[in-house]
Amino acid sequence: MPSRSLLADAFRAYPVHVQQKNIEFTSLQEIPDSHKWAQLDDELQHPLMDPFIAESVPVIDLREPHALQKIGHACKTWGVFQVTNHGIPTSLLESVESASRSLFSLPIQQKLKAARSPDGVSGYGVARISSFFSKHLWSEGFTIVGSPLEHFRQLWSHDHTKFCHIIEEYKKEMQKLARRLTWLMLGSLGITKKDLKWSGPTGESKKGSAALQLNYYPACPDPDHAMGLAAHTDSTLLTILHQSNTSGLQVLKEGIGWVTVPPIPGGLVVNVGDLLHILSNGLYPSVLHRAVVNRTKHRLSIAFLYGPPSSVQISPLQKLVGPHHPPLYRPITWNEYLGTKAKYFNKALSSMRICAPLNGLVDASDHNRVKVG
Ligand SMILES: C=C1C[C@]23C[C@@]1(O)CC[C@H]2[C@@]12CCC[C@@](C)(C(=O)O1)[C@H]2[C@@H]3C(=O)O
Ligand SMILES: O=C(O)CCC(=O)C(=O)O
Ligand SMILES: [Fe+2]
Repeated sequence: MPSRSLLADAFRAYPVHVQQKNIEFTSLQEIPDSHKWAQLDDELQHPLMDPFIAESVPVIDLREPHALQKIGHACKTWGVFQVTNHGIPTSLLESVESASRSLFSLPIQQKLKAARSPDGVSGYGVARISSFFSKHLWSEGFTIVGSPLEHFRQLWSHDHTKFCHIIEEYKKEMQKLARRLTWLMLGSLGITKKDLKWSGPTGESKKGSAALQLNYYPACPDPDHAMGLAAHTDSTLLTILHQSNTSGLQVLKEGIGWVTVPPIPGGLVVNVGDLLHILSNGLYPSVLHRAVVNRTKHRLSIAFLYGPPSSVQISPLQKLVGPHHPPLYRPITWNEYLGTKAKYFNKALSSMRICAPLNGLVDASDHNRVKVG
């Protein structure tokens, strides 16, 4: 049995029975009907390729003096930014990328030995959100909550320990960075540690929970009709994403459309998740994003999905509510929220609302105008 964590219990009530198509993507000359999506709405190309388009996701050097203010502005206006000088060693990023590459290049029958069970959270399989779509995603995933040991033993009977060490080291470093970024993001709203009841200094029980999601997007003969990862918001406080040097991540920017987040050497993408959206009472909206695929190049991404201790109640922060700013969302734990997401997907955040927003805007993921599928 993989080691247990409270997060691992989140989906017991909502098992996912996706009819997984265990295909070897690389052998296909054209995409099968089961994977053929309607033409993707590419409203915006790579921002660096068009000199007339000035809008691009902010890049923030964590060592610069105004990093806090820049982070606040990015969270409010984009819900996503890239960070440089974040302190994660390049060698560790390279090791985790190479370990992920080794994992996904195993034969399908081997990978299936570590398949995620329908009501489980860890293991190999398609992203949970696939169950909401009639077409299959052009990707494979591997989710790690708690120790990867048991699953890795199934994948590599002899040399699993070296892969476990890399993952454990990566999780440890990411946990530190995620805590630091959480405080920068909350700090930019004027929130301090004493405003957050569950944020003890370093005690085990006060540590945030997390999941690591390895994503692999094989090269695709018809990328305009395939979807790597369909549009979604993350059910987290924040997510830190390392993408390999192939682009594919796109974020939805109000008034513009889909904007590509180009990989920058050594940069990490940070996006606001639904729980920070709730905590900030909608001041920092979670960002709708997706991954598109490439005709000639495969792509890897590694997402560190960070949240509070899984059974702590999250609700709009006291400091941010008042007579003119009523709390917009009801309290919920991360575990409960994951269950709600498993049931309602992109309507989960709206289902938490206790009050209509004063500005009349809907939650980003609940856009009727946006085709998410
Ligand atoms: C903590 C989690 C967030 C996540 C579900 C999970 O239990 C582990 C995998 C995460 C992920 C990664 C890919 C996109 C996503 C929507 C999905 O299907 O699995 C997210 C989930 C989420 O943020 O809701
Ligand atoms: O691969 C990407 O760029 C996006 C991955 C992602 O959104 C996720 O894992 O939640
Ligand atoms: Fe995501």
